[in-house]
Order: sequence, then C-alpha cells, then structure tokens
Amino acid sequence: MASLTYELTLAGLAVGSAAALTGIGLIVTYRATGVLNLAHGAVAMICAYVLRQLVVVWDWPLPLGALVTLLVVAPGIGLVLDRGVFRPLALLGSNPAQTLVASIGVFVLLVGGAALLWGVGARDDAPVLLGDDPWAQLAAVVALACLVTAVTRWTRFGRELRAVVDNRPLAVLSGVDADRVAAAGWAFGSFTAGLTGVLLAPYVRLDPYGMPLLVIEVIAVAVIARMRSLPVAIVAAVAIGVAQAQMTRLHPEGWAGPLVQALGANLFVVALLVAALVLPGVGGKGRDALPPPPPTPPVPTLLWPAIGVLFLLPLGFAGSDLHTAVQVPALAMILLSLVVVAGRGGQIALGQAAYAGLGALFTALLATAGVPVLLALGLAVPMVALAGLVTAWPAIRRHGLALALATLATGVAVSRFVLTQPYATAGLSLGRPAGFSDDRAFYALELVLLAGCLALVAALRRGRTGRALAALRDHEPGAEAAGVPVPALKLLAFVLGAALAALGGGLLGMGLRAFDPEAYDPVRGLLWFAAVLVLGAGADSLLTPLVGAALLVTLDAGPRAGTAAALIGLLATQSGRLPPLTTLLLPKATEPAGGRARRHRPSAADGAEPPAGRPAPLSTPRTGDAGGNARPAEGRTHPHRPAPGRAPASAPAPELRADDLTLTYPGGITALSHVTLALTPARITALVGPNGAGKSTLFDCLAGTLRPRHHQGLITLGGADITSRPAHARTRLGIARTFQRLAVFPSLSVEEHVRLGADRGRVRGDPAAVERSLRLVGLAGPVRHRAAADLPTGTLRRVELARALAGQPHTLLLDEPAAGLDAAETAALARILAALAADGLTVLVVEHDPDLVAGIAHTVHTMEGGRILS
Ligand SMILES: Nc1ncnc2c1ncn2[C@@H]1O[C@H](COP(=O)(O)OP(=O)(O)OP(=O)(O)O)[C@@H](O)[C@H]1O
Repeated sequence: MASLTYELTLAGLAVGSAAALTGIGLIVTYRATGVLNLAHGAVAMICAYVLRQLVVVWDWPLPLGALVTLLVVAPGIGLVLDRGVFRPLALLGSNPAQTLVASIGVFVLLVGGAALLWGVGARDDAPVLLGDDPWAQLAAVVALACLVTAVTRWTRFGRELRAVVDNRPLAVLSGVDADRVAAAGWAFGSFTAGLTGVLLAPYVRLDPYGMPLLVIEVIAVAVIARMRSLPVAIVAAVAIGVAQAQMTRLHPEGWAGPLVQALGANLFVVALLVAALVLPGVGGKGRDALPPPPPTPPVPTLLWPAIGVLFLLPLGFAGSDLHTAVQVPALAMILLSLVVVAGRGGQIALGQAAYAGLGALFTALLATAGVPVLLALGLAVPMVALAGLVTAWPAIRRHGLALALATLATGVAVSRFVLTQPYATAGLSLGRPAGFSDDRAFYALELVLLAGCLALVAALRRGRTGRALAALRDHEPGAEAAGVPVPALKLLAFVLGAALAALGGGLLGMGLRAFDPEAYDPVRGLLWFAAVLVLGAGADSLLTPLVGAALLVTLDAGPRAGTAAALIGLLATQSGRLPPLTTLLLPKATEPAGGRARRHRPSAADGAEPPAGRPAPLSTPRTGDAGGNARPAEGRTHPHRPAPGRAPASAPAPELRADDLTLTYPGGITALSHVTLALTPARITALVGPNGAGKSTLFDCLAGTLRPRHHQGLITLGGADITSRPAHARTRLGIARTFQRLAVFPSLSVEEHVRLGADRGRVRGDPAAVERSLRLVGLAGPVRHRAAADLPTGTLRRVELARALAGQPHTLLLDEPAAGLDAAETAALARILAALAADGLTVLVVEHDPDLVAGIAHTVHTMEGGRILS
C-alpha cells in the first residue's frame, strides 16, 4: 500500500510540476503585460508539435530539436504575439475584455493552424525530453521559479519589471522601456509554455484540441496564487496534482464511484471553478462588459427577404450538401444565444457550448425514456434554462476576467462531469421528430424555429429589456443608477442565452441523429464566441448568427479541418482594429442611434439642437430668485414656479438623511466619521470641501453605490431605513443621481437614454415623461436621435440630467454637475436646478464651482477630513 501511495505521489508530482510551470509562465506574463494569456496551452501544443516534427519527422537530434523549439520557436511565438497582437491593442487603449478576446483569438488560431498543418488525429510518438523522473521535473520547476524570483529581486530588469507592474505610466515617465519589459514577459511566458508542452506531450494525447484545454484548466493555479506569488502557485499545483493522483485509489460503491473517478481525473477543473467563483485575484477592477459596439447602420429591410431566400436555397439541395446544411440553422441558434449574452448584454460568456450540449443531452435522455422527441426538446429547453440560472447565479457576481474564467470553468466542468461521462450518456439514442426524418423536412422545421427565435430576440432588443441590456453593456453603474436591476438582468441574459443554446444544441444533435459530446467541446465554445464577436455581435446584429453559422459550417465541411478556426482566430487577434465583418454587408453607417438614426438639418424650429461641438444652453426660464444671479437666503421661500418640463409635484418629498455614518475603506482610510446630514425637501443643499474630504463617499452612501453596514450608520428616506437598499432600488424609490465622470451609454440615442430613465424610475408608464424631460433640458430637437458616442460633454451632461428626471424622482443627487461645462452652460444649469427645487424637488449638489454653489444653494455644508464642519 505504501508503495502504491508513493507511486501515485510520484505521478501526481509529475502532473503538478507541469502545472506549476504553466502557473509560473502565466503569472510572469500577467505581471509584465497585464494579459491573462488563455492561449498559453495552445502555444504549449504548437511547441510540442514542432519538437515532434523536428525530431520524429525530420530526424534532428533531440537536444538540437529541443534547443531550437524552446529557445527559438517558443520565445519567437511570444514576441510575435507581443508585436502583432497585444502591443497594437495596448496602443489603441483596449480594455481587459478586448485583450481577453484577442487571447481567445490566438487560442483558436493556433488550434486551427495545428489542425490544418498536422491534422486532428492524436499523436502518440512525441519525443521524451527529460525522462519520467518527477523529482527531476519538480527540481527544474523550483529552480526556474528561484531564477525568476532572483531576476525580479536583484537585477535592473527586475526593478524595471516591478516598476511597470506597479505603475506603468509612471515607470515610462521615469525612463523605463515598458515595451521591452512586455516583450521579455511574452518571450519568457511562451518559453514556459513550450517547456510545458514538450514535457507533457509524451504522457497526454497530443492533438490540437486536448492539450490546450488541459493547460487552460491549470490557470487555477495562477488564480489561487492571486496572479502574484510563484511559491503559492508551485505549492498549489503540486498539491492538486498529488491529490488528483491519490483520488484514483478511491473506488466507492454505487453512484459515487463514477463521480469520484471523474473528480480524480479533473481536479484542476474543480479548482478552476472554485478559484474563479470564490477567490479574488484576476479582474475585479477591469471593465466587466465587452466594449460597446462600433456604430453600425440598421439592416436594410430589403436585405431580410434576400437572406430568407438564401436560407431557403438548401431546400433544393440533395445528398451530403443538404445533410451539411441541416447544421446551419441549429448553429445559428447557438450563435444567436451569444448575440443576446455577449452582443447586447456585453457579458463574456465562454461556456455556451455546455448549454448547447445539455440541450442535446436532456433531449436524448427524455427521448430514450420514451418521450416524443419534439416534446423532449421542448422540455429540455426550460431544463437547461434552469441549469443556466443555477450556474450563472454565482458567476454574475464576478467581474472582469474572473467572470470570463467562471463561465469557461463552468463550461469545462459541465463537459467533463456530465457530457463526456458514461453515467450520463450511456445507451442514449437521439432521432428526429416523426414526419421530419428526412433532411429536407427537418431543415424546413429548423428554419421555422430559427425565424421564431430571431423574431423573439428582435422584439426583446427593441423593448425595455433590450434598452436596459445595452445600458448594462455600455456602463454598468450608470445602468444601475437608471434603475436597472443589474444582477437580475445579467441573470436574465444568461438564462435566455442558455435556453437558445439548448434549442440549437438539441437540433444539432437531432440533425446528426446522435448525441456526440465532441460537437459541444469547450474549445468549440471558444470558437463560437470568437466568431460571434469577430463577425459582429460586438455590433449587436441579428445578421451575425446567420452569416457566422453559414460560414463555419461551410468551412468545416471543406477538405481541411481547422480552416474555420484558423480564419476566425486570425480575425479575432485583430479585433479592435477591424470592423465587424457583417457590417461590410450593410450600407455605410450614418448616424448611429440604436438603429433609428435620422438625418435632419438643425433649424430653430427643431428646439434646441446644439451646433456641432457647442451645445445650446438649457431651455428653462429664470425662476424666482434662484436664477443664477441672486443667492437665495437659507429658509427663504421661493415663489412656486414649476419647471416647464416637469410634472407638477403631488405630495411633499420625503426627507433623505444620513445618520452617524462612519466608513473606513479596506486600505484603512476613514473617509467618513460620524457624519449626519439631512436634505431639506424642495431645497438645494450643496456639499463643498477640499479633495479627499469624503464628499463622494457620502454621496455614494446616499445613492446606494456604497452600502454601509448597519453598525456604520443609517440612511433613511421619509423615516424608512434604506441603508441596505441597492442603487437601482433607490432610483425606484425616487432618488435619482448623476455621476462626476459622465455615465452615459455610447450606443444608445439621447431619446433612448431618457426612455431608459422613464422605464425604471419612481413613476413608470407616463407617456409624456420622455417628452417633458427632453424639452426641459433642451434636447427635444433632432439631437434626440443621435447616439451618445457622437455628442460633446455639455450635451451629455444634459442627457444624464434628462435621464435622471424622466423617472420623476423626488430627490436628485448631482455629483459635480458643472464639470466640463462652460460659463453659459453652468448658468443655464443653475436656472434649471432652481426651477426644479421651486417645483418641489430635493437636490443635493457636490460641487467645486463656488459661483454655482453661491447662486443656487439654500444650504451649504462644508466637509473636511470625513466630517461635516458646518
Ligand atoms: N475606493 C477607495 N478605496 C480606498 N480609499 C478611498 C476610496 N475612495 C476614496 N478613498 C479615500 O477616501 C477619502 C475620501 O474620498 P472621497 O472621494 O470621498 O473625497 P472627496 O471629497 O469626494 O474628494 P474629491 O473632491 O477629490 O472627489 C480620500 O482620502 C480618498 O483617498
């Protein structure tokens, strides 16, 4: 027994060493470049193939082949990735989500390229480089980690690396060549990937798909090490490797047996899932969502019948052509699911293949149990939607890269623990519905279902939910401030995406007349995600799934496997620099306004259309004595002159107050210390003070962006405790806010912004609310149809204000509303705020502009050092 334990420990050490090596490479690349390289495993696979080519096919001596592979090819790949993909992206100022898409592109490109060059079959003749002594492998890994640590601690390069990691712009200003540091990071990272590949190749299946995915699972090790600590990465890798090996000894009876065996073979997947869902580490501060789409024109109405005809053409096909075409509508539905989640919702969803696979699996299970197959599919879709709810619930709370990893890990886990396990898939049969067994009839059925799904998604995109999803994608805190329940909406996107993917997956299985887990491999999920982004889901277009499915199926049916992956991967590596390809099918973009752009010449009669680059002043007339000139005395009553665009106040506004708030940030800074503040209803309260006084923190506590615990103080509205109410719920209670840094949604038009506010505010369903708000801020002219991306700051401040007012709040919180406004615009703003207060609105203004404060505020509070002084 002891010797078995030792043998298994040795086996675990070998796996753990390879995992540790991957962890070291990922961490060094991440530290030097900020990129979590999902393509690390694909580089490992390419290097393993190259060594095999040199040594086995071309008969080079092993040491020479190894030297060339590890010291020339591997670092060379890293340098090419740096120069050709990631540095240009960094120069464009890409966000982490774009970088992640590019690394998925590299992954898909290398997998497709390897399939094209070496075929998809597994090779079992990879040369053995180091022998199979795990202690030697572990020693090599520890030596490498020590070397990296020594270089970073004690060399000039190491100091430069640490400077770049801490603060890249400052390091560059201090004369550090950050590009050189990044290039070295890429070269080293690729070297470790190459070493992992050539060490692992003799012991795992060397094929284009298997090894890259194997290495992706090992990202767990780097996440556990918080993308920082090499010793933690090594210990975690070895511990998981050894635990995984020891689990192979366990053979419990009954149902647990196969599950424990699956766990023993996939412990790194479990670790990745737990690490991505629970541990802090990667992402966090980065943008959660994919970037807003570039401007695209709406699909011309005439194009749809043409596309319809193209999709009807295969009904005239026969034989293998028709059989191949059967896959297109099914795949289009899966890609449509990605348009909803990633295109409109902006969420990075890398596990969509799993939902498609579950759709096919549940359909097959029900059909095998005797349920008619069409009914089985109908039942499978809500079942997978439920699975989507359960799996997305923990993932949606993650941000940035962690969300990407969580969805990827979920997809891989479903694939490893369900789709590929005999206990779930043995003895399954999957056929086609009665009456639709021949390819032509089945294709027609698919077309009907696809048309229904397209109509459903089109309706969703046009309505409230579509607007809210686009807002969520463009600016999450802004969407929340507009009353959008962000977690629930993300969940809805994932659930809807899972349901559509399940329908497509089920049809794909029926088309093939079998449940084939390979059709739903996680690598395919990455390919589909990249395809949708490259072809235009970034542009959020319904054309994308149709074009994408036709392209992928056609290329995959060609003579060379891997063509589709290589092409999509190549395009994805250039994402951010190329327009989405489906836009090439469309006429040139004019004015992007959520598909409703209209060309319109400005005229005086149009209202307040601002001249280019210079917005017109707000349209509110001077009201009372708060017109921007005279300072209203505290407690003085204004003549009640309602703002012309605002519904008359019905009841007095409830009082919003903070009581005894004390808030300390994680770094130990006490931003608020026993602060009490009450906003007098129907009055303007200003909060002033030096930088760092705590104004924004107090503002965020009132708005719900920050939620103190109860022992840290109380926030009440009309006497009711709202301390734990989230921001969107406070918006619905009538507390609207704007942001210090503009929170607008670039892809939405001015009018859509205001509609969003009206959809989710205190008063909903008032048909006049949108017009009133637009008129109030002077945006009722043709400018209402223009996308926010095209407008200057002054106009956008008015858009934000109109959005906030459209829900008819009783309390308005404004964080530096005059930032970026010129004198005329500031005076106009003062007039409108005075009119709003005269109309019964409670206003809080955090502002640095003394003139604005002096002109409008009834009460001025000064803050300093986290306290209210007066
Ligand atoms: N997320 C955070 N983590 C840690 N410390 C923070 C955070 N946000 C603010 N602080 C610190 O809390 C203190 C109060 O900051 P706050 O932004 O509320 O001040 P402010 O008066 O709004 O300043 P400004 O006018 O510059 O916006 C400052 O010392 C700031 O550095």
